[in-house]
Amino acid sequence: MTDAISISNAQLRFGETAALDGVSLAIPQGTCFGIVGESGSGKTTLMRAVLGLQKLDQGEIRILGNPLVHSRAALKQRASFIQPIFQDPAASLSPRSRIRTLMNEVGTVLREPHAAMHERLRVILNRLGLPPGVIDKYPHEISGGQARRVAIARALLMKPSILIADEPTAGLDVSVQGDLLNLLQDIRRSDNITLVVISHNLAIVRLIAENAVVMRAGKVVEGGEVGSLFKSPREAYTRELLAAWPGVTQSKPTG
Ligand SMILES: Nc1ncnc2c1ncn2[C@@H]1O[C@H](COP(=O)(O)OP(=O)(O)OP(=O)(O)O)[C@@H](O)[C@H]1O
Repeated sequence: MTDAISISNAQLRFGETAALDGVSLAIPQGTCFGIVGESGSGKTTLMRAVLGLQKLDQGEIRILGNPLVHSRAALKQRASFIQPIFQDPAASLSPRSRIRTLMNEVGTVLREPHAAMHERLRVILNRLGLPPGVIDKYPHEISGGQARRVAIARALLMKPSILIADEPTAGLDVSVQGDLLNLLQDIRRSDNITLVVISHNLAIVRLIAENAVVMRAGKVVEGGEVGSLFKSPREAYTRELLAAWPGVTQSKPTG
């Protein structure tokens, strides 16, 4: 089967900094893949490159077998099958618009009749444990955990086959981190979505991903199946990252 995402020798410099320094990896369809590394290792830059928001200096990215094209039309078309969940969802919501407006935009992009889109939204909100009335709120009227779920709801409304979540549990209480990861995992399995989780927290990736790579200074230093990768890491850097994160508890195992 064609890989969901394949990256070959991605290189990108910001002045003196090599943000991506020859990154190659392949993410099989329908799997959960982790990208871990300390702050500044290049994770977000890689995500932005995959979304087509950042051009590479060299190298190639393919999404579902197709080379990434940088045009407005291609960017718009890509949004229908690859969706990001950014680190700070509250910041990406317009403070002066109700959440309903944000969701309605999806209907416009998909050219979906209003009633059909709202029926799908009702099901998605229910699945995410959000009250239907949340769409009449402004972003400042909801909690951080709800903002994260609203961002996931919006992403799912686009019916993506690939979801890229950047630090999905950042800023959330430890008590809800496990629930959110379970939720993402359930959605991935039931909708057969490829889920890419980007985090500096190895405990999260260990909990949710099947395969992962470890990044440092723009390079992939280690990668493989998470069980063996984190049980017997080859690199001292990976061992340091592991030691820094004692673990996240999964409060309610599902599926
Ligand atoms: N727009 C930019 N201009 C200049 N330098 C940048 C830019 N974006 C990223 N960098 C640099 O590229 C390197 C990789 O940054 P990146 O944000 O991808 O790392 P990260 O692993 O996602 O970090 P974090 O976990 O803190 O988000 C860093 O040294 C960063 O300072």
